Amino acid sequence: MNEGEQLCDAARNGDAEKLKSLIDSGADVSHFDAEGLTPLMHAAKQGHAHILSILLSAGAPWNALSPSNLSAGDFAMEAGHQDAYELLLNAGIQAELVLGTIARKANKNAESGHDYLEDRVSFSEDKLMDTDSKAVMMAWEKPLMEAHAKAVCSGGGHILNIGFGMGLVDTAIQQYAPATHTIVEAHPEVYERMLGTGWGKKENVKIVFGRWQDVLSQLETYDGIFFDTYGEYYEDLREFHQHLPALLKPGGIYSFFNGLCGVNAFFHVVYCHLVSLELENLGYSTQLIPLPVKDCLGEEVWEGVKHRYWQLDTYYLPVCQSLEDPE
Ligand SMILES: C[S@@+](CC[C@H](N)C(=O)[O-])C[C@H]1O[C@@H](n2cnc3c(N)ncnc32)[C@H](O)[C@@H]1O
Repeated sequence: MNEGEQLCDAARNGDAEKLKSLIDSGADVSHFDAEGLTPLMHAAKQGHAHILSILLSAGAPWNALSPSNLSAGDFAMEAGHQDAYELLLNAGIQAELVLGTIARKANKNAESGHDYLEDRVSFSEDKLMDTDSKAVMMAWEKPLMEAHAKAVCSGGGHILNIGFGMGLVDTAIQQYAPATHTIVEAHPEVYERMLGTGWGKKENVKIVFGRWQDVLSQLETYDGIFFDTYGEYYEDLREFHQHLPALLKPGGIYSFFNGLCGVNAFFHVVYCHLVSLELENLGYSTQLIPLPVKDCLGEEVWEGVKHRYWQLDTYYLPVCQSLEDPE
C-alpha cells in the first residue's frame, strides 16, 4: 500500500498517530485513492473531527470533489456528523474569505474572454438561452421570482430590479403596483423584447438600458431592490453589494437570486454563509428563507439545456435589511 492509500486508511480508522507520522514523512494529504476519495473525505464519512483538523492544518483541500461531485463536507452532512460538518464549514468559509477573492478574480480573468452580452439569445415559452445552449433564465424559477418580488415589495414604494431576463420577477413586482419600478437590462435583444412586449409603456416603469456597472449614476434610492444577472461572477455580486448603501433606502429590503454554487449542497451552504458575512460587514442582516424546489425540477425541465445550474432540493431566498434600520 503506498503512503497515500495508508493516509486514507488512517483517516478512515481515526488513527491520529499513524496519520501524523505519515504526514511528517511527506505523504500527500490531497491524495485521491482508487475510489476517487481523499483522506479528508474518508474522515468526514466517519465523522472523525480530530482527523479532519489534522488534515486541514496540513493543507488538505476542503473543496476536493469525489467522482460523484461530493466534497468532504457533503459526506459529513449526509451522514449527520455535526462536529465534522461544522469544522469543514468553517474551513470552507475561512478559505474562501482569505484566498477566495484572489482565486475567483484569477478565474474570472481567465474566463472572461467570452462576453454573453455580445451574443445572440433565443426566447421560448419556458426559457431564455444563450448561443451555447446555456439557460439565461428558466420558467421553473417563476415561484421563486414571485417570492422574491413579494419580499422586495413588502414595504411598497420604489422598486429596482437588475436583470429582466424573462420578466418573471418584474411581472410579479407589477402585481404590487409600486410607486415606481425601475428595470436595468444590458442585453440589446432582451431590451428590444421588453419594448416589444409593452414594458416601455407601463406608467410606473422606467427602463434603464445598460450594464448596471455603467448606469449607476442614473439610479436613485429604492425601498426594494432585486439583483439577478447572468454571465457574471460572485465578484460582480460582491461589487454590487458595495453600492447598496447608496441605493437602498433606510428600512428597504434587498434580495438577490441565490444560485451560488447551486450544484453542490455543501458549497452552497459555504457560499450562503460567505455572502451573509460579507453583507453583515456592509451593515446588512440576511435571513435565508427555505423554499422547496424539488417538485418543480423534473428531468424534462433540463431538456436541451447544457448546464444544470441548480441541482438542490431547497432554495434559500435571501432577505436583507440594514442592521441599523428603525423597527
Ligand atoms: C437570469 S436573467 C434575469 C431573470 C429575471 N429575474 C426574471 O425574473 O426573468 C439575467 C438578466 O440579466 C441581464 N444582465 C446580464 N448582465 C447584466 C448587467 N451587467 N447589467 C444588467 N443586466 C445584465 C441579462 O441580459 C438577463 O436578461
